[in-house]
Amino acid sequence: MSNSYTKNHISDVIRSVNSNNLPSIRSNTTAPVIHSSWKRCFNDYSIDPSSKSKPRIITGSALKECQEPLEEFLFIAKSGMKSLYEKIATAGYVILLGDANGVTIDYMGNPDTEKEHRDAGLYLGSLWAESVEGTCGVGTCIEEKRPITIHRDEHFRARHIGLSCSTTPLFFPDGTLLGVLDISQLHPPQSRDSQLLALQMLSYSARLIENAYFMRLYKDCWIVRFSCMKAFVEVVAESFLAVSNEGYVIAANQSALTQLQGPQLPSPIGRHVSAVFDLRMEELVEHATHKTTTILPIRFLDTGYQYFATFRAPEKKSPLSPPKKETRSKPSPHFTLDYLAGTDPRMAYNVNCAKRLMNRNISILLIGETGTGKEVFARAIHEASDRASKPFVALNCASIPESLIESELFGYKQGAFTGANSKGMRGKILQSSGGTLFLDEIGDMPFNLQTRLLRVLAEREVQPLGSESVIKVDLNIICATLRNLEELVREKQFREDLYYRLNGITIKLPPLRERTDRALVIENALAAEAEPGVETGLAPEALEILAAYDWPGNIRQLRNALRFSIAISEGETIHARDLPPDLLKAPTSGIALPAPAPSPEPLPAQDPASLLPDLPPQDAQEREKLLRTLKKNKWNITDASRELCVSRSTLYRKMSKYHLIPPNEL
Ligand SMILES: Nc1ncnc2c1ncn2[C@@H]1O[C@H](COP(=O)(O)OP(=O)(O)OP(=O)(O)O)[C@@H](O)[C@H]1O
Repeated sequence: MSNSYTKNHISDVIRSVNSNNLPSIRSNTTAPVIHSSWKRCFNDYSIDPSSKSKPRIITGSALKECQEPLEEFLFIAKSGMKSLYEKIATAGYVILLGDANGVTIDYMGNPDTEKEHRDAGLYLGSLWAESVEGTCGVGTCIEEKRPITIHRDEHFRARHIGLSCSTTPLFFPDGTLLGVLDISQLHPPQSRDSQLLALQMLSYSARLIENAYFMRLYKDCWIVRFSCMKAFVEVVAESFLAVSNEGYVIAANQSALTQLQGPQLPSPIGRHVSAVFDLRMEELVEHATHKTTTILPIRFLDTGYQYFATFRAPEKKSPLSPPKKETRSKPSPHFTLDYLAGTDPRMAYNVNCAKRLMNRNISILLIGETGTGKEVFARAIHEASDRASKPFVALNCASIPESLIESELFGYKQGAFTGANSKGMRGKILQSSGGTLFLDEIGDMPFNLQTRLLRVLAEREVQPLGSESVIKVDLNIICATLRNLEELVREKQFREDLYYRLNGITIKLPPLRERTDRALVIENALAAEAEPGVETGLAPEALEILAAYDWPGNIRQLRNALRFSIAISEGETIHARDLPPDLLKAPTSGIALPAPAPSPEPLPAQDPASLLPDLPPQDAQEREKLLRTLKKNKWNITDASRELCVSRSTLYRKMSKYHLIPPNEL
């Protein structure tokens, strides 16, 4: 690159950033994106556009740590990369697969030009975060979360203006960023248009990889593949639903969500497949099991649109019960890591991380909202680890008085203080020796005890209160917290050195409302709450309400709600009317709602309207309209909600608010 070209680029960047003018030579559509990125690089990341430093390549062991949790995905992505490479290799492209932080976790390129590519940073282990390399394909795609081409002098750093990089994001089925797929050219043509076709091919390959990964993640489920074009369904059906043995949709890829979800259309996730399409579960099973080649026309019930579908059976027999119309309870679960993963991609990632790190002497910090299952996750890690035959000991630092934490944790010698047990006590640390110590709410650990704990961790010995001698301990700690430990460190309430000691890896458990496998978690929680030997099931409408609810108290609140519903339901099936009333109203805050006590009162047999206080005119009108529509549609909730243009769960909420109860349920 000539000196004057480089100099012009640097002054162009600085002028554009300072004057707030869009870069002049770029296409109209990309100019604002490039301009925002340049401003971030200059103002937020303080990157010097003239710096000559080479892109950073991380060490082999750091790379391994980035690759390990995504091993399965890497395996799937490899074949997609290979087939793309065959099409573009002659044009001198290399392919980079980046993780969500911009680390290149896989690479494909011509071995003859490897050295040149490596120098340019187009290589395994290179770090292309925007905050490090400035505007670039990978980094800016991660920021923008959409396909992008960064061509030549659209790069921020002058060092990269010889490159052309086209990049597209890859998403988990729940829409969170999984990584990016990039193709880069070291000596691209001048024209930006030369990259248009490459970007199209790249996006197509990315969708294939995402879909193959979807099939892998949900290999234990029934799959419905559908397309609006009959001729395409077997070849390139892009839309997939994963369906549980009970017939509930537990995941959908982005293309399926685009077809089936909208402002007036509820998400298909959590609904019974027969409430989404005119398709009975028995039919799905029949076609999938007997591998019939028939392409079945199916109608999307919410809009009446016709699609064409093929089906796939689970790869291996799922541990769940055979298909039936309602969810049925199973024996009480044992919370193993695989069980807790369910079929949620983020949980699968968490479990994968935990399995890889559990026997490596690395402290694990679990974070997540209340009731997301941090303690059961910690116990499952222990049970899967080499320490399983030794004790798992838990201490909740928030639930016992500060004055007792010290003796509980470190133990005491007999007669150490007034009121102490006369025989003394081995503290939790010693009790857990060889096994696992789970410290819940670690953020509540008093500051002076943090120092003592740090010493035990460093010296691997403990001195009980009142004792002069020390005892060796084989300590392995898993901590959990709801609080923001980094903030506590900044406020000097938590020791920074202890924070780094305990936080070898952070695992974040997703809240229930964000899990893509809500229907399965609900089903499992029901199994855990149901009386042994009693076949308790959920009616589809009840499951739909449970799946749509916000769950501020997460799985704990869910279990409380199910316990309540089991207690008041009359038969073995829980209906919408059996659910706690709070669930039928939108939750008000992020605070856990305790389940209300079971009501001994049976539901009213008289006209429910008579139980309502006088309604304000607007509400009275709304009630009237709902009642009219419900009656007109013979109390069919799907039809009525369609006519009213609201989701089924909204209609249920409103019915509860106005005490509108179907005649057969009075
Ligand atoms: N996957 C699951 N299926 C069924 N029940 C579960 C599941 N995960 C957790 N639970 C149950 O949910 C409740 C809350 O779990 P747990 O105590 O582990 O959550 P937590 O995140 O540690 O809560 P807190 O932050 O309030 O201490 C427990 O009763 C647990 O048995």
